[in-house]
Amino acid sequence: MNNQQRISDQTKESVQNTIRNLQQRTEHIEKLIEKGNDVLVFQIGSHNIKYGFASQENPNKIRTLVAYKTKNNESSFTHESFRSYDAFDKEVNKLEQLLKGQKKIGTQTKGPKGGQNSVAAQKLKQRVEISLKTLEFQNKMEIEENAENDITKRIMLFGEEVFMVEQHDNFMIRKPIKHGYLNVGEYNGDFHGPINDIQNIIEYILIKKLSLTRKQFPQYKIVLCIPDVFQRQQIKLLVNMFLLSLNFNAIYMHQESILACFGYCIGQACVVDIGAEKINVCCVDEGLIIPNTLMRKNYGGDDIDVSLMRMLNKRGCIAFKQKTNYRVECRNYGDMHQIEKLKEKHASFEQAEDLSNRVFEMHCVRNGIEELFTVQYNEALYISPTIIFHADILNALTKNTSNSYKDIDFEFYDYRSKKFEYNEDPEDNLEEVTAGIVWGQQKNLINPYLAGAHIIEQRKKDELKKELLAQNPNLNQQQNQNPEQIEEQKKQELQQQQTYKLTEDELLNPYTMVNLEDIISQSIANVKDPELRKKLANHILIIGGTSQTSKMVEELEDRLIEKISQYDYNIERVEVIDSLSKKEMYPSYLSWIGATVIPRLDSIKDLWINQNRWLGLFDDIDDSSDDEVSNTEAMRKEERKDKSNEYGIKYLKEKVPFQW
Ligand SMILES: Nc1ncnc2c1ncn2[C@@H]1O[C@H](COP(=O)(O)OP(=O)(O)OP(=O)(O)O)[C@@H](O)[C@H]1O
Repeated sequence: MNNQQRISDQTKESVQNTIRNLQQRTEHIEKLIEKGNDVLVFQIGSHNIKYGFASQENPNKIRTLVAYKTKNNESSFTHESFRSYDAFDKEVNKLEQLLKGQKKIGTQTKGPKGGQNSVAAQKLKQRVEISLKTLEFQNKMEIEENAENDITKRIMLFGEEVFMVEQHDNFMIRKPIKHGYLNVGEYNGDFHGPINDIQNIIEYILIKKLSLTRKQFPQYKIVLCIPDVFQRQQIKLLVNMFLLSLNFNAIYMHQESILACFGYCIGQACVVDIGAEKINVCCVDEGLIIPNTLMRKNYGGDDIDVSLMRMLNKRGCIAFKQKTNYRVECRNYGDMHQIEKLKEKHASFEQAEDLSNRVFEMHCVRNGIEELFTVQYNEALYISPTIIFHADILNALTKNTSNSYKDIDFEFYDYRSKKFEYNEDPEDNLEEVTAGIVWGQQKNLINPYLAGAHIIEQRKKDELKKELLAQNPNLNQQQNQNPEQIEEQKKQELQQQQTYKLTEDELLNPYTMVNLEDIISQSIANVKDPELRKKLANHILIIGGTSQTSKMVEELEDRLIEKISQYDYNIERVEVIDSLSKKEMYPSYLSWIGATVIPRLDSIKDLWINQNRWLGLFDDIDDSSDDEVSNTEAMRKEERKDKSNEYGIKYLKEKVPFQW
């Protein structure tokens, strides 16, 4: 064989190998994609539910709202009713002065004399129909031809349809999630109300949007993205909803921040989630949240909308075409939907060009009729997003007081409250947390990943100690505590507290907002390893819808560079990851996308929570046997007790990949 022949043979062989390899890989990829076909992924947020098959590239979305036809005009739902803006306006004024001083606002050419409705103004105006007509207005002809098309005849409405009946006396709109938790406070303390509403929305998604039949549900598994901070009882209710009420085959759950890291394929990151009603920051290291780094605030994009609306109203930028007595109001979901769309399209951290002659045309519903209103471009579109870096403005909204809501128990949305405790659920952890246990041995009362969790724990222990001592004064002597251990514990706590630049209230109160750059800096500063801190500062992964605000990456980076050295002077570099420009991945979808990876991982195949196990339906407990002796109720109970590790909450605890 000559040399040329040999080279040619070698090349041929190499090409064949490559093709074989590629074929194998394609089959592998196809198999992987197939693996997602029988799995549905859900992320249930305060603003929207993201859903779809795990084989999809991106999720579909639907608003987390449902409208019900009511009888006798009942409207049992406590919805935001009024709000005083005095303190808010003052804070906004201060910010405007500051921005003017920095020449960031007030430089645009002023509008023509005579206000926006003058002839000169009308000539100058450049009307922009920004296709905000997203409401599903009904075709009257269609209704006349077929009365069944009339949505006001329906019992339940979903998605944007709900805006159509908002003014209708016989409908009420419910919002089952608030700040990422079940909205139990606004449902008068009833857990089942919001769960029932979520189930209705999910059934609508499954049947109408994903074209599944009820009979098909048991063929599917669910991956559920859950918030980093959660109430165990609520998660249990959601598992029950999917596995018992909806009859799905199995479920896997994981936290949003961890899943976002899977989605972006990154091992270590400081994950900054800015959603609609919550800001959640934590540091993640190889699939786990680093203890003492999780910070959570009950603020988000919805507060930017309220602020934008207030600023626009106050500046006289909103005008109704027909009825001058109409106003855009924050208690109308439909109105806020329009303001929100305006924000998404035109709010930015950068004032790029002079847009003062722009007029946006938008629509809302009044008494079932579509009304046109216009919004004149204003610097409010630049000022409103910056409020996440000017916490005083958000705090002036006094959200957890009767300023905006009446008679609501805010403990349902405050992780410091008893509702979030380990032993809140009587069925959970009966052995670990028993009534007989005293303060020194109590553990995991509160999520240990929360920054400052030990402060809350200590306070709770002190309270418990006082209570127990009041009941039994001899208890102090019975305590067999090691003084050295106590000393060591105190030392550690002191050390920990020294890393906090924020006050206890700023650190722990979810309704006390702190500038976003401080929240992030504090979270990173709480990581013990200095090298890891540096790395995390260079891997700041922003997720959640509000992080999609135009120029967010640049703005956050600038602010962090200024701030972070006050928390850790060794950190010299900061990088905020721009997932959209680097990997064409929308920040608000990252957690959902991460969840679609789950069914493709062999390593998690034993971690599904199966329906029969969750419900305690064992094949080997033969309930159908005719043998009366072996099948007595008492024996069956005994048999179940033996197996108590294998079903229900104990079984779930073994399966979940995070601290329960
Ligand atoms: N391009 C954009 N610019 C600015 N804000 C945006 C953009 N896209 C979405 N948002 C805002 O993001 C918010 C929705 O974010 P996301 O989908 O993360 O909410 P969620 O998960 O339902 O809420 P939460 O995390 O509070 O439970 C809304 O306030 C929406 O207006």
